[in-house]
Amino acid sequence: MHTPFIVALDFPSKHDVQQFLRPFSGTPLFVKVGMELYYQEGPAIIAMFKEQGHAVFLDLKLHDIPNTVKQAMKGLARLGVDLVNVHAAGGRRMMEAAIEGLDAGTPSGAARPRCIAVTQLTSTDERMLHEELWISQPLEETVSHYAALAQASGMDGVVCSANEATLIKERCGASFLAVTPGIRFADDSVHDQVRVVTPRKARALGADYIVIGRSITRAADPLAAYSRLQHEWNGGETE
Ligand SMILES: O=c1ccn([C@@H]2O[C@H](COP(=O)(O)O)[C@@H](O)[C@H]2O)c(=O)[nH]1
Repeated sequence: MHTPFIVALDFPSKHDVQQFLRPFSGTPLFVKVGMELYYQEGPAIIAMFKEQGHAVFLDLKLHDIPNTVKQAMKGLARLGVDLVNVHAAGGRRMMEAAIEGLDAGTPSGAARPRCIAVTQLTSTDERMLHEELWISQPLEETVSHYAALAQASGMDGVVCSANEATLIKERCGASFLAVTPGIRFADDSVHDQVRVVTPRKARALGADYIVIGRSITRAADPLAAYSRLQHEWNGGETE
């Protein structure tokens, strides 16, 4: 079982990420590689993290026609990543195709990467959902509906705000993963996030994994910030 702390390595280059990871040397992490790093460094960065013993969430949020997603997932499965994702808004057939691609690309004897679906980005609020995206249902109901659709399509879980984790567990069951970005310490800037939750509250609400980037990667002392994350997840208070 991986650690529940997924560190978002949103850096522009391998050099920057190596500098950030230096103080963590010898500590196996669960790292998230997103578009910024992957589009610069490609599959080699994944190989590097795996050699260093880290678990990898490749967060590319695929959203395209089913065949394109299937073929892309076939390739991603060969990279040996642990977790990948799609946008649930791509629909049932696209999500099923993602799983077909992962099954086809996973080397024999290896475990298929788990695949989760983004419900609504944690930077989205109710106003944006209604006025910009023209989705008329309340945000929580939309997230819950996308989670049920993702489950029916064979997904292993969803990306959502921790605020919605309880609702999702009630609807989809305890083993359906709730992977939750938008995590902030109480005294942090929220940046561009909207649906934010503290590490301690995220756990209480039922999040399986918390995704945290800038609160760690931009901290004056990232190692201390990571320890604080563990402390608060385990119920500790920070003065
Ligand atoms: O709904 C979503 C889906 C993905 N993310 C990603 O998580 C991290 C969060 O970084 P912070 O610096 O902690 O805000 C980032 O890589 C996003 O691309 C998300 O935030 N919300």
